[in-house]
Amino acid sequence: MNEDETLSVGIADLPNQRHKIVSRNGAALTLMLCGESGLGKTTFCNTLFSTTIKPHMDIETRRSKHMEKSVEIEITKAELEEKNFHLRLTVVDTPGFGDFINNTGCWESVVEFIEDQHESYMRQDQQPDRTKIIDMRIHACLYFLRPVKNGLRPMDLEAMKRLCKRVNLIPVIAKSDMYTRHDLAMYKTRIAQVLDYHQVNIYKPSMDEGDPVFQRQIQGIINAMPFAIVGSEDDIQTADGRTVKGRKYPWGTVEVENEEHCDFKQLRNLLVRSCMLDLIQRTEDIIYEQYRQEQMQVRQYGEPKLRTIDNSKFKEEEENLRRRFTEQVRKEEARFRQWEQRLIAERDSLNKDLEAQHVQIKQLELEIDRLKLNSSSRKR
Ligand SMILES: Nc1nc2c(ncn2[C@@H]2O[C@H](COP(=O)(O)OP(=O)(O)OP(=O)(O)O)[C@@H](O)[C@H]2O)c(=O)[nH]1
Repeated sequence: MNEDETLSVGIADLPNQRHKIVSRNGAALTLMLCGESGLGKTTFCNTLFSTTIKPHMDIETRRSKHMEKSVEIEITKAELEEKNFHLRLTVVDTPGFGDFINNTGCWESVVEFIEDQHESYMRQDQQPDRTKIIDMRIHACLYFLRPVKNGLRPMDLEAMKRLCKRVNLIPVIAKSDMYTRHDLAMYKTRIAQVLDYHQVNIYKPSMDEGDPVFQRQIQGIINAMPFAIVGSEDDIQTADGRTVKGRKYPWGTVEVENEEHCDFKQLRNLLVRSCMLDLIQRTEDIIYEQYRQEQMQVRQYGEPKLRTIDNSKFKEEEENLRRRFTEQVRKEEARFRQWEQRLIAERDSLNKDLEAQHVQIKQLELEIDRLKLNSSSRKR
């Protein structure tokens, strides 16, 4: 056996073996889209996979969802195939997230949903038959941001603080074609600073591969964070006659896949090319494992999950109910007191009547006695 043959069946071939296994089996990726309504989540998702994964919500449904004032979880599944690679994609949308005047705690149902998926996997993993496990653990959460002067809205910061503990969090600046180059650069720096200062642990791809080309790719992805993205499902003509996905304005065109215009390509590389397996592996090895260990420390085997999240929306509702109940009790007590006083007054007046009648009877009895006395003295 020569040296080349030794290498081709040895450790050096392991990445190829892994590549073959993954190519044969395909992959299952679950993406979550988080962010307020109208930031282009649906458009981005459809642009990313070059097909209509999610239909757009019609105006009527959007309006009625606004009235419900709650965060929903909407799941879309799709099977994609490219160059014999089979991808089972699940997209989890969160309509209603951050859409209200008071958004306190709107992240709680989202965090709870993510935890429930870890919980469900953990329970299935503890069963004797593990061949039919349904795994809905979220591999990446794309958090759509509308930047403000100081970087981030407090609600977004609070939400991301919680989410980053349970999922690979990827913040993105939505509709970045709406900002000037200068503003966008400033927002990127500020957002990165705020996240760093508040120790929001966003997803960073692993660099530990020996391949320098791969390392350069990963470095490019890291440098582009937080990604400024543009989404479009429409084909447009550029000035030089190319047909590309983009957005047309009176002042020019924005090309989705042009790295000079936005970071769409870097984000796509991360999600579906260079880092998809890293996202899946990190979810399994680090995030799920941490959840499992935390639960094992506070629960006995088979015990139900402790509800650690106190949903502030429910708390508010509970508080309102309690207030309404106290008010009702107060009103009823006042009514009973009035009623009691009326009864007492009636009793007193009846007693007075009784007393008067009693006096009258006494007087009549005296009168009778007097008359009897008179008649007997007259007889004598
Ligand atoms: N300027 C600009 N507009 C965009 C971009 N992406 C989407 N839009 C537009 O923004 C509007 C809302 O986009 P959607 O993709 O429906 O937004 P969404 O976040 O899914 O909204 P909901 O369905 O309400 O949750 C549409 O008119 C899109 O064409 C973008 O990158 N730049």
